[in-house]
Amino acid sequence: MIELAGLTKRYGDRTAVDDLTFTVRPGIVTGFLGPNGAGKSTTMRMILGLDHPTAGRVRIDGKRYEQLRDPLTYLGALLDAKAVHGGRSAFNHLLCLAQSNGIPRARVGEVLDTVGLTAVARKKAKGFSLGMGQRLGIAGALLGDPRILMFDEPVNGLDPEGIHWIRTLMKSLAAQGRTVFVSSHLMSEMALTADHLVVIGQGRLLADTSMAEFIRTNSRSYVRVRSPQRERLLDVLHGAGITVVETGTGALEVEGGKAEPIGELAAQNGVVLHELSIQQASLEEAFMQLTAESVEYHAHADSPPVPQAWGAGWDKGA
Ligand SMILES: Nc1ncnc2c1ncn2[C@@H]1O[C@H](COP(=O)(O)OP(=O)(O)OP(=O)(O)O)[C@@H](O)[C@H]1O
Repeated sequence: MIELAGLTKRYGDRTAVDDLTFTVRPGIVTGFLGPNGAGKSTTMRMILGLDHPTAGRVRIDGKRYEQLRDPLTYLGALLDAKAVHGGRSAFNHLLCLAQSNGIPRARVGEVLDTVGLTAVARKKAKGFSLGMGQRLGIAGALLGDPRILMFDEPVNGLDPEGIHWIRTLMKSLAAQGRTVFVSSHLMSEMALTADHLVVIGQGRLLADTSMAEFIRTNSRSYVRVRSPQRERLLDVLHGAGITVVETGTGALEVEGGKAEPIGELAAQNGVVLHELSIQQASLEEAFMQLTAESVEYHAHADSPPVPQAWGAGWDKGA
């Protein structure tokens, strides 16, 4: 179990992590979600004792990281897959970690096998692809057979097979009763992996909820209706006591409703329909709404992706 209480980190006048209090429990995958710059990596670094909190505290099974004897056997982490000596082979990299943590040499072969790197165990890490580097980082996290595992954006840059593999691995680690804490900035990824969700924005806690509860409260379903007789349809629906949301696109939206009664009402009143479909608002939309206030770098929909002057220059050149 990982417990954070009032955890805060300031760099000068910038607050990277702001009074975070939550618990990461065993037996489930806990997703740690937030937009870029939200403070996920800083929080994870403080859990590992790599950064010192300005205020608050972190406990790992009741202890500070520095108090853990042979810490890799308590908590295994993948923070930065590139943090490997490129001149060392995968085997030697893991052997160094094992020897400095009192872990038997035989374990190196086991974890290489688990992550599928046995065939390249003697190859130098600098020749590894992004995916192989991630697998090596995960092998390092698994080396001490720890009860707690922490992964910072483990699927970044991986192909679909690699993503599927990591997802399955995290779930099986949790099913073995371990504590699994994984960060991401993708809601869609978390929806497939995590049982519990901690969402932060600008260092602050925005949600601490089960995934099921998040889906239940945020996956709004509605019926979208389009008709060339829009005004007539609005009258019919209002007349039947149905609440309708008018969208800017000309479509009408009926909250949480069923499609059938709307279709029947339209038919009874001779209204032509061009669309009658059930829609589900995506979890990604819910996440974006939740974090909208706290996104550090916004791209504005109403401004072009490049300054006007550049585009003008290209036009002239064409
Ligand atoms: N050593 C540092 N010195 C100054 N500011 C820092 C330092 N480390 C992080 N920050 C700032 O703290 C904030 C949180 O950064 P952090 O890397 O923890 O976010 P993150 O959620 O992991 O983001 P990302 O998804 O982009 O990795 C950012 O605004 C960042 O610029």
